[in-house]
Amino acid sequence: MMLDTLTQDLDMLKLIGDSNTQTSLLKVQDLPMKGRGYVATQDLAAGTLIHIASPLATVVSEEWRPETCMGCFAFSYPKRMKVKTVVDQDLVAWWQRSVMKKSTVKKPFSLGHVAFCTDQCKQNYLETTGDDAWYTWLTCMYRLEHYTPTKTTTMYGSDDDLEDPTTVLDDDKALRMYLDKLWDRAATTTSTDDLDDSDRTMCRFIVSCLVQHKTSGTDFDALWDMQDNELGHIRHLQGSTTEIQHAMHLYQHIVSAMTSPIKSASATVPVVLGPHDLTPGLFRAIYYREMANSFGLWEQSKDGDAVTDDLELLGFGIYPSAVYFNHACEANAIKIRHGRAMHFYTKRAVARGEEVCISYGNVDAPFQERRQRLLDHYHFVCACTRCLSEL
Ligand SMILES: C[S@@+](CC[C@H](N)C(=O)[O-])C[C@H]1O[C@@H](n2cnc3c(N)ncnc32)[C@H](O)[C@@H]1O
Repeated sequence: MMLDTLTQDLDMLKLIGDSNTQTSLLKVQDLPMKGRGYVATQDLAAGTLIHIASPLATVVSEEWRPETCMGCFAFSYPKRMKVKTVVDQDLVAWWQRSVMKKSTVKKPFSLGHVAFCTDQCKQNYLETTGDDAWYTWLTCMYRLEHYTPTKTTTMYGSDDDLEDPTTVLDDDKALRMYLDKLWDRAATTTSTDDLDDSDRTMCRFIVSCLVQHKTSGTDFDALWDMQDNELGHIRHLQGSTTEIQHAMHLYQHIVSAMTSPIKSASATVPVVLGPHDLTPGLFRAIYYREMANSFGLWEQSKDGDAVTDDLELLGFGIYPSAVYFNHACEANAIKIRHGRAMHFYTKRAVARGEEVCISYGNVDAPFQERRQRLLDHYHFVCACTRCLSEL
């Protein structure tokens, strides 16, 4: 595939400037049947680097934590990552300074699989986060890992206790009111069901977003501009109460893990995200925006190009400035991960005013199959040029 060399990338980077600002090569526009999307502001040659996006938050999948660098998403399977994050005196000093004067750690301990490929990569990562966000995040991760549900009450007596949402499915306002009412109950109930690996990954992701919200509010503001997929998701599942309960369960787990007393053999862990940082509204905003807006972070192939079946999904992330790339089954742009940044290139020449799209996954399948996959995974009916021509 024809792509720019690294030197050209760096030149273009200078041209683009801050990765989170809208580039002059693209602008956001309202598009028929698709909501907002990027269009080219000038003629673009094939292979042009058109956008670089950095994440608001990322997460490493539960199953690949030992082998994935949380800074650059390098993957070392079957070897483990070299630089383990150890809870050390710096974190304890921060606890003493900012939250709990009498904090102690009896002996240093490794924080699960929070690991980096090199000291330099860790250093680079810390420079982008800053001490407050890093220590808040570490404390939260420790809490998530060491929290064991002890209460035996369940959220609802049975599924039947949930009202039937199907009568309000077609009405935005009524459905939202119904969900608000339901979620008010989530704030006062407890669940003890087990979480699976993907639930744990999601909990860590949501907590990472909450930490961003608490420690760098302005970066987080970009999330509010993203498409909220809550109603679309509930409708697609025809008002499944199981799905709603599952989301509430994750919410409850996070609240309990963040606020319960946690005392291990090594340390007493302070509360750094309080109840006001963990409202159902904030949880829903993140949880239902992650859907259809996040990017998978895949293991990279040797040639750094397309994602193939033998590559692992190492995690995912929200890249606010990149959410305006709509999908096309014959995309004119492609995304390539460089460390934790996403670079977007044109695949062919794009004319000024033309929409710039990427493909959300594999588009080799025939029309009906492609359409169903997009509906199931992203809850939209594809209105790209290729699909419209195959209708
Ligand atoms: C990542 S967002 C893209 C930005 C979004 N259009 C917006 O206004 O915020 C993905 C959503 O855009 C819409 N979308 C993207 N590609 C589309 C397509 N080919 N046809 C119809 N809708 C599309 C769908 O609503 C999808 O859930």
